[in-house]
Amino acid sequence: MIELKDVSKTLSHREILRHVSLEIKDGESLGLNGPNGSGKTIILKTILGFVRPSSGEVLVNGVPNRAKTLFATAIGFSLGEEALLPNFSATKNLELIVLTTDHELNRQVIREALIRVELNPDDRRPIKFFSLGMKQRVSLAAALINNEPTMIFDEPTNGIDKKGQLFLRELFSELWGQHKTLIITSHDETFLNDVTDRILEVSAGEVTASEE
Ligand SMILES: Nc1ncnc2c1ncn2[C@@H]1O[C@H](COP(=O)(O)OP(=O)(O)OP(=O)(O)O)[C@@H](O)[C@H]1O
Repeated sequence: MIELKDVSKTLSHREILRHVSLEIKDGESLGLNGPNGSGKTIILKTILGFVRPSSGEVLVNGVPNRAKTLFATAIGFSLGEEALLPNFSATKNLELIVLTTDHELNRQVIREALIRVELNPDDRRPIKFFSLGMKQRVSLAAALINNEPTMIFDEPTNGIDKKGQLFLRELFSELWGQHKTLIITSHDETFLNDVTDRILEVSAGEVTASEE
């Protein structure tokens, strides 16, 4: 269970999260919908512990964020190509992510994650030579590698073509069937409707229930 209790965040003298309270139950798939700059990514980074709230509290399985570790190590996350290193291969990027967690580095697990997102695990090129969609797939693999019970996906449809969208729907349906707790942001409400149990609207740093 993930809980945000009255979380606000001020950056550069601007309040970018305003009194956000929400609960995500185990096995639930939650969608966050909202326009550019509304605060979706900051909410994800706050849950992960990469961003520290200015006020309020984040609890992951009852434990306040940053109580023991700097960030939540037991959450798989896909934050898009910006969270990847362009001069390293897909394999190296995933290896570096595993090194930040409590998991042993297992090269077979990394190969399997790359195969699962339909990338060639023997491709040694730096990912700066990959297409946007291929980099997005590396980012998706990053969320999957340690098979954590909770996984976070920021704009997973970015740069993904029609065939890839079908693949994404299948992937999320499979993860939902495995009772993973999923948090997925997107501008695409139809996509979120298809892959999540519940959608919340993010607008100017505030979170409200989606209108049915
Ligand atoms: N490091 C930072 N310093 C100052 N402001 C920031 C910083 N990071 C993000 N912001 C601001 O916080 C607000 C929310 O950004 P966020 O990335 O969460 O939006 P988003 O809803 O994910 O947008 P998008 O759909 O474009 O990805 C934006 O106005 C952004 O400019």
